Amino acid sequence: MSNQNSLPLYEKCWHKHNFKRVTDMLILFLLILLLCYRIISVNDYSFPWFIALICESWFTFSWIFIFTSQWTPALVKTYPGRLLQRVEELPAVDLFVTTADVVLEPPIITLNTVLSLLALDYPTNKLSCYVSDDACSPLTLYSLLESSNFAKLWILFCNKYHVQVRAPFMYFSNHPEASTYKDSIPEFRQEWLEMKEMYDHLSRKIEEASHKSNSWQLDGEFAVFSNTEPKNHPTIIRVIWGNKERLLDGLPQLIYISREKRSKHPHHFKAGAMNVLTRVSGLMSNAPFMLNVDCDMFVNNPKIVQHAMCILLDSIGEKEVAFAQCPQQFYGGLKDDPFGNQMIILFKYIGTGITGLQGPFYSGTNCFHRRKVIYGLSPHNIEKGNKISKKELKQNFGGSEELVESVALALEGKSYMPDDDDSNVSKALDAATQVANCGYEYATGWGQQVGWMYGSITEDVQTGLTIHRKGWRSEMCTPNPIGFTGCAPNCLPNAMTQQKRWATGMVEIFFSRHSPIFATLFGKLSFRMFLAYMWIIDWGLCSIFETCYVSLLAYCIITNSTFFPQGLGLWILVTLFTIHMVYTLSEYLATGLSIQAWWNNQRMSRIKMVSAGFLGFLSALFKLLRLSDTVFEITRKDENSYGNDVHDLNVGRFTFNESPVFVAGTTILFMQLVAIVIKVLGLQPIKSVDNGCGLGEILCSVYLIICYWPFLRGVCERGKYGIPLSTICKSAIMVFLFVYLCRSSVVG
Ligand SMILES: O=c1ccn([C@@H]2O[C@H](COP(=O)(O)OP(=O)(O)O[C@H]3O[C@H](CO)[C@@H](O)[C@H](O)[C@H]3O)[C@@H](O)[C@H]2O)c(=O)[nH]1
Ligand SMILES: [Mn+2]
Repeated sequence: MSNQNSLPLYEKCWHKHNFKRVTDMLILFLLILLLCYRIISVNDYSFPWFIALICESWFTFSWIFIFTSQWTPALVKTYPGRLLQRVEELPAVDLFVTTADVVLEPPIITLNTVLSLLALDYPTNKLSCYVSDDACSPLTLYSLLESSNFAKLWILFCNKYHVQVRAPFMYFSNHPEASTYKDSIPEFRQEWLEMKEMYDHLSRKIEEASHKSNSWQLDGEFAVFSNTEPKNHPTIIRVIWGNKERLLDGLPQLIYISREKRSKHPHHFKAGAMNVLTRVSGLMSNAPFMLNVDCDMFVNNPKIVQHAMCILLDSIGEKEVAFAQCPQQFYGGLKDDPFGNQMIILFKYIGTGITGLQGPFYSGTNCFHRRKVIYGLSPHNIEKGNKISKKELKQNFGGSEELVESVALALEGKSYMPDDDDSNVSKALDAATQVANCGYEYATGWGQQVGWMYGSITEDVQTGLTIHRKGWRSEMCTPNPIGFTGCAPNCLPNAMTQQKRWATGMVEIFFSRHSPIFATLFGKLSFRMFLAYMWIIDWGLCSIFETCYVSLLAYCIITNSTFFPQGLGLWILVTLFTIHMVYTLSEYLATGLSIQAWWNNQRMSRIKMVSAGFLGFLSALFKLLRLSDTVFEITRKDENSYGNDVHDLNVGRFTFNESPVFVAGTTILFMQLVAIVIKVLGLQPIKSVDNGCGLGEILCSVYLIICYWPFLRGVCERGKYGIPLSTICKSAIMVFLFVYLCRSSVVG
């Protein structure tokens, strides 16, 4: 038995992949060879040559970021069986759900996520669920209130039949025949039908309510919503079900929060919402662990909390691991990933790669955090056991006495329980309202020293980085089945918006005081973890180099000059390109994905970089120059993306809108087309034969046109499949200017 107790609760298994390493090194070698060749063999240090050198040097860095992040892959294995033997009582966990827009994030989606959390296979008296509504919508509160009868029965049903996917919309999208209980328990079918009927009724009610949301009678429970606007309203907190007695067979607590918003106050988007959730939950349940999910990320493995606890309660994990991150996976993905956003390969290789380093990035959702780490504690503090003075706590955590008290307890690892008589409940609500008000954070450490960090719209990566910087590790939690699934954007404009936001956020981080460079130099971010962070930040940075490189291509063809090396040098490039293509293809095939999926991802990574990535970079730049501010544009979630019609030939076709990302994309396409036309018609200025634009430039340009083929189709189409005329005009003007500048640079 004592033996049992010394076994670890989780293990990391390392795996070798020598072939991959050899290829990685070969590519690196070729890249360096190319750089050397460029430096040695050239006899005219022209402007294009210089730009190309800079871009190619950056691509070499990018490659170093990629392959070092994947060099030592590992997988984590958790043993929940051992956990239940080891601990007498499972710890409490606070569950956070964020939503911010009733149109882009329909309440029925949020409700399904909430229901899946409430039905977790974990002692219900240890769970409290907090829903943050940045849209301040009575509809969200309405759907939570309406669901309470259903929720009770749903939890019982899930436990009785060991349901795996506990989001009703997903569960009921299968037939009862899919269940293993269909024959063994006679009443199963009947109960299944009853539950489905109840769920359908509930979702119809919510649907109807959302249609008449403009003519709502805001009375009774909803009176607080009268005269509110999403960005101008007081704090609204509703305890939908308390579980004061903390009964084992009761429902988990469920609390609705809409933090105060005023037009003059910055709200810090999701990070701001998370900080309010942290504070309010600190006053109401103060659980030592917090799980946060986006409104569309429902539970896919009901035992996921046990798995995460294996990591966080393990004797070593307890001292070293700050958070357990479950990967993001998506349901109802389109066939062959037309928009390159299912990120399967990425999670497989980078996911396991960083598991072998200091640990996964915090990716904003599906993550179990330690409350005291969010409160700013470092491993060093824990070792020394030093107490923080009340004054210091007040400085960081703000003026609420109750909150400071609860923080002090959380830091010591004790729970905070307000007494349970009714006067105290209303006092706790007052205190909670105070900490959710928008002035509360003024002159405190929230968003700077404690809580979710402000300053970047990818608050997740930034917050994780500050945690790693303190010397904490993190772990990936990947049980089978996977912990959560959610929706990925299922049309091009949404995928682009998301990509652009990420690029902006990454650039913001790079140029801030939270930059991974400082974190390695002055903090405890390991060097290889620094390279891994650079890999993700490169989503934003590399776009500027790629955009330069593709513009340079067109420039050289138009002006009949060259920037590719000739002879042997060109062969280095061709070999590099071929090896890289075969290498990435083999990764897709080894994962069981199709060649089409590989090509779609190749194509999309070219398109995304020079359109969404480039614009994301620009908006971060404008923010740095204080010309404008960055905004968190929410990704649209669509419940119906599940089970999309496989026979519809238009599924996965590119759709366009007026967004500037498409101006960037169309401009790149036009640039290459015009360059090729100029070449074919022989309109290039005459230059000495040995220095004219060569085959390399032409082939690359044609490759880009093939990547942008869907855009070319878009130019010829009208309606949602067509690129808007205004976009075409803007791009045409830009390309005209570009050609003019190119030609005048050689003539003049
Ligand atoms: O002002 C805001 C804006 C957003 N959200 C919530 O933030 C979540 C993420 O937004 P979404 O539009 O779904 O972003 P994704 O592109 O899917 O987000 C990924 O990237 C984000 C950072 O860019 C992370 O915050 C997310 O967790 C991560 O899933 C959603 O639940 C929103 O309701 C808020 O609560 N308040
Ligand atoms: Mn999302």
